[in-house]
Amino acid sequence: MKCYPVPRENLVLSIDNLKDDIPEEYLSHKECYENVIRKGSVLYDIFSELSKDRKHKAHQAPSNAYRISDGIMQNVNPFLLHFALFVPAITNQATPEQQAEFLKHGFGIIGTYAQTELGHGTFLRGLETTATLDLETDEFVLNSPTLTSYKWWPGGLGHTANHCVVMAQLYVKGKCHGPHLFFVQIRDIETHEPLPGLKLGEIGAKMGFNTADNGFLGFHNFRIPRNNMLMKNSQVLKDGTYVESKNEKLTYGSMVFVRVYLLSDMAYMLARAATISVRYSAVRHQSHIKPDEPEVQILDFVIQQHKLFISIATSHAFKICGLWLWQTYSKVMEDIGKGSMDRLPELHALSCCLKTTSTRDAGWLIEQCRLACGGHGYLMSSNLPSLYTTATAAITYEGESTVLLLQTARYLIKSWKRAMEGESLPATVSFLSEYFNKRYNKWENTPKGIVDGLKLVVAGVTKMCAESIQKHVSRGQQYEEAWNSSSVQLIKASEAYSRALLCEVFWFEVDKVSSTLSNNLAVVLKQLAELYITYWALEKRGDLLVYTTISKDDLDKLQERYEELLALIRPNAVGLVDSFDIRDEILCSTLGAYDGRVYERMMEHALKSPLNAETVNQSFHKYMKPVILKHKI
Ligand SMILES: CC/C=C\C/C=C\C/C=C\C/C=C\C/C=C\C/C=C\C=C\C(=O)SCCNC(=O)CCNC(=O)[C@H](O)C(C)(C)COP(=O)(O)OP(=O)(O)OC[C@H]1O[C@@H](n2cnc3c(N)ncnc32)[C@H](O)[C@@H]1OP(=O)(O)O
Ligand SMILES: Cc1cc2nc3c(=O)[nH]c(=O)nc-3n(C[C@H](O)[C@H](O)[C@H](O)COP(=O)(O)OP(=O)(O)OC[C@H]3O[C@@H](n4cnc5c(N)ncnc54)[C@H](O)[C@@H]3O)c2cc1C
Repeated sequence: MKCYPVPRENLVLSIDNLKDDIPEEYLSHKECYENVIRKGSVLYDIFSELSKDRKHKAHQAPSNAYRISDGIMQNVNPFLLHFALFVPAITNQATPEQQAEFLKHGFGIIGTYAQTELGHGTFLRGLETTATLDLETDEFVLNSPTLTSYKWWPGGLGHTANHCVVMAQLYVKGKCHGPHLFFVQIRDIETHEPLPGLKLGEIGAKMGFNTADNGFLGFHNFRIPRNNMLMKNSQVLKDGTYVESKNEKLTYGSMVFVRVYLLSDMAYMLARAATISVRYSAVRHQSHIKPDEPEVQILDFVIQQHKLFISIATSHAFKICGLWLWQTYSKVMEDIGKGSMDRLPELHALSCCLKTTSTRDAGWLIEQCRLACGGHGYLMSSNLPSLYTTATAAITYEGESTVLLLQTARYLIKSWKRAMEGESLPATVSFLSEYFNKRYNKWENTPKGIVDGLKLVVAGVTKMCAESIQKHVSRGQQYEEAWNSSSVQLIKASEAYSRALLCEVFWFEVDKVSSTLSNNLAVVLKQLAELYITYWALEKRGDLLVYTTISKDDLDKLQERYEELLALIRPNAVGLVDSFDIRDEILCSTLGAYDGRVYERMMEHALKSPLNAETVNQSFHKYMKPVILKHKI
């Protein structure tokens, strides 16, 4: 990701207009939205001013924009899709001329990415919105032929965006050419009124993400110029000639970008949850360890360390793997720019399983951090509930987790078949060939030994899937049916692959740079990486016993080493979360503030509740009192 001049956090945080007088949880649905538009517009203005003094295209957010935005908004930014998908879709899928045209207003337009429909989110080839070429007028006519074809979920679509990139089935001369992307203005720039032929609105309250302004959009004979189809990969000429893409899946490139990005995003989500829960665990004193000594910091309970230190380690794992995956993405995009698609399937498979594992892990680990804070973790003022609902949305959006794991499984099975035929494989799956040729080692209780063992599990489960599919086919099922019958095991293969990748990349990237770090930093980072790998070896002990030569004695030694690592990390735990360097104004937590004044902050926040503005609420006199007096004996 290119580095641009970024707004210093303290510059942005010093803007009064970005502060909230009333905690968001006390605002109505509508007030919430209006409040984030107020703050989002200030940020949008800052990003726009910043972009003006930059030589490059004036429409990309600065690199730390997402981090600042997340903190300031204390919730999802309704302008997020403009930066996360709308602009990337145009820059990746439109011709240079189209980019100049569509983005000429820079920050003067606000866009979103409208792909999902009421009836379809996963199965893109089943999308129902149509874009039909009108040869006479040189236009596309967009229609939503059914209720289920209404666009449904796009962020900012309800009341914020005035443009969008729409995924629709392309029809030319009666022939359907599948899903393609179109640049569409949906509201008047001056009045913000929906353009004629459109039905627009928001989809209603959600479990979280309630400031994202997810909306719906229906088209009725809505016309756009032919040139509004994004034509970098495929084209429709004026005479109606359709020029197909070198790879029809290039249309899905924007989703790969966000999936790759989400690894780093989840690292940041987890860093916040770990900072809150570890700092709180250092402040909170509860119960005794030795009966004759004072109450201890709950962080001294080993089981509390077991609950929390994995989140510190996982945040670093996702950050490091996120950088590794970003480098892979950048290289593959560079290759595609030179005309080579060879590594696109590998990138797709990697981004699918790593996006899924990182979002799922962020979800349950943030929940674990919340639970580790007892009742106070359940307060909105702790910010752990909001972190949870925001993080877990990512398990679904940008590709539902099961579906993406099945995509990776598709790649593993194909790779297994290539290994059986003696073909060479990319480095990320070459262990399948080693397994097939029975070139694997005896178990070693070392980080490298564990990584090798986790790879053996992947190979063993992949082999089992291939054999299961073959068994169902031999019993008369079609391949697709046999695939469906084996899908429980296929998911397991992808999950195991993702975990092996995370452990391998985390350990070897840390090992690679450790010689360049101060001894103390190298020691602590290696402890975190070893904790992560040992944690997952113990979690996956069943698979390791089935597919490797690990023994009960090896497992006992791993358990002992794991507990040693908890004790080694304990003295650095608070320092490690402080090193995430997340300011109080961005952390937004009464439990996690740097000064540790937890109880004072909790009381200050409680008193902000509108209910505490008066000692007796009017409902007593209106409703309770008559009943009490009536039944008073
Ligand atoms: C203020 C903020 C400031 C700054 C912000 C700046 C940056 C922030 C950036 C990001 C922020 C992070 C997070 C927030 C961002 C967004 C969150 C909010 C919004 C969310 C948006 C969305 O959800 S958009 C919609 C997402 N939808 C999906 O992902 C749909 C999932 N479905 C699919 O992908 C496909 O339909 C399918 C793959 C599941 C099945 O398709 P199908 O056609 O049936 O494919 P198959 O037959 O199974 O396979 C065919 C072959 O195609 C290959 N394939 C499939 N997909 C891809 C792909 N994407 N790329 C490459 N190749 C692909 C597949 O492997 C098959 O190949 P074979 O060789 O095996 O045949
Ligand atoms: C907070 C949020 C923000 C979003 N923002 C946007 C946005 O900005 N733009 C946008 O276009 N979309 C957006 N989405 C939509 C999102 O991309 C879809 O919800 C997602 O792709 C899943 O599709 P679906 O909801 O139709 O679920 P389905 O695909 O209907 O999935 C339902 C169930 O069916 C299962 N299933 C489906 N297909 C298969 C299969 N082939 N094999 C096995 N099981 C299967 C799934 O695993 C799941 O359990 C957003 C969603 C959320 C929650």
